[in-house]
Amino acid sequence: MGSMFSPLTKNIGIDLGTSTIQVYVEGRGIVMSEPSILATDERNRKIVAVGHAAETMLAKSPETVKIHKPLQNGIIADYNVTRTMLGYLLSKAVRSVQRLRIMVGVPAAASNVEKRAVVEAIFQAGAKEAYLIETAAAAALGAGLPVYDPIGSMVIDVGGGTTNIAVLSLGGIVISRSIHLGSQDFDQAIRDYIRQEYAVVTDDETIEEMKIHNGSAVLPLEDRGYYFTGRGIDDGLQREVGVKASEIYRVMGKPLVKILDLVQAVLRETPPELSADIMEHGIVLTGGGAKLHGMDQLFSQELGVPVALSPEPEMAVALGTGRALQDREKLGALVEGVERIYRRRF
Ligand SMILES: Nc1ncnc2c1ncn2[C@@H]1O[C@H](COP(=O)(O)OP(=O)(O)OP(=O)(O)O)[C@@H](O)[C@H]1O
Repeated sequence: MGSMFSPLTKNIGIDLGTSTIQVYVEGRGIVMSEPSILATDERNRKIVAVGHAAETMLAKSPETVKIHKPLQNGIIADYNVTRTMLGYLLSKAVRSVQRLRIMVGVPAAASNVEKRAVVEAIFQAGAKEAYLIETAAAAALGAGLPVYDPIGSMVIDVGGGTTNIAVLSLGGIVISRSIHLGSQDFDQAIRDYIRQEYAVVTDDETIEEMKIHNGSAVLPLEDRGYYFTGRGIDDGLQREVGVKASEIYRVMGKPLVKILDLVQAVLRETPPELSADIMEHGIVLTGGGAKLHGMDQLFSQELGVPVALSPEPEMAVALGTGRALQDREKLGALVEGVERIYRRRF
């Protein structure tokens, strides 16, 4: 029997996200969800913290500590840091010495060089078999869409740094697109706005909280304020500022329109018989960014198609990579052009 049936082989699915790394282990589910952050001591280049522990150092790290965010827009921006971070997280997630078979999601727009960097990082982190799948396809599998059926299914995965969109049918990708734009761009839009409008700056955690608690893709019914203490850009003094939900709603418009434009382009390119299925069954939203209040409502209004947020949307990609590993023979046979799944065995 080949390695495929070896009981010592562990199937692992990874969402190597710009904001979060999630690890799925077959039989155990998602065992890890950690911020994609690593902290090093600049004096000796040693790792001092990874994931949540490194995140807590963001605001108050001493000068000797350097914070690394090695993933940008869903791809590897710093190979060495990514490899180290992956190796560390995997050793925490899978303690016993086993043969690792790993599947990772990558954006549709990733170049071959970028894909190779991911594959190499997986091998360096300890994998014996490595597979890649487009992020949106993984999201569709993870969200439980009927991707093997002879009907069209559409998914929009809004992550931290990328949005991945795909139409799938008969176990294959019919159309897929990705854009370097995600929930971190909502943060940036808020950051720019309070700087321009209120002449203050504040930390990333406050911006994130403002987005989560007061952000909305549709005009909020209740125009409540979000109050925080910022630092004046002219005088450096602390100042209390209140930002209304309606202001944040207006700020979110620009990045949301860009995502909507891409979704509309994908729908225009979709063969009519599959569009009819999508019109009937709707579009599923996944990814942490899709949790922005009212995003499903906005997309549904603008596209004229039912849109639903998947349960636990931020877990869909990791779950889907795990499912894709289990189904990989089926996917290999059904996905047209096996080039969409890259594999390499040792
Ligand atoms: N309620 C919310 N509203 C808006 N954004 C949210 C909400 N909750 C979480 N997010 C955002 O979701 C993002 C993380 O989502 P996810 O884990 O799907 O992204 P990722 O996989 O790390 O990124 P990418 O797919 O771009 O590589 C973060 O930017 C976070 O701020």
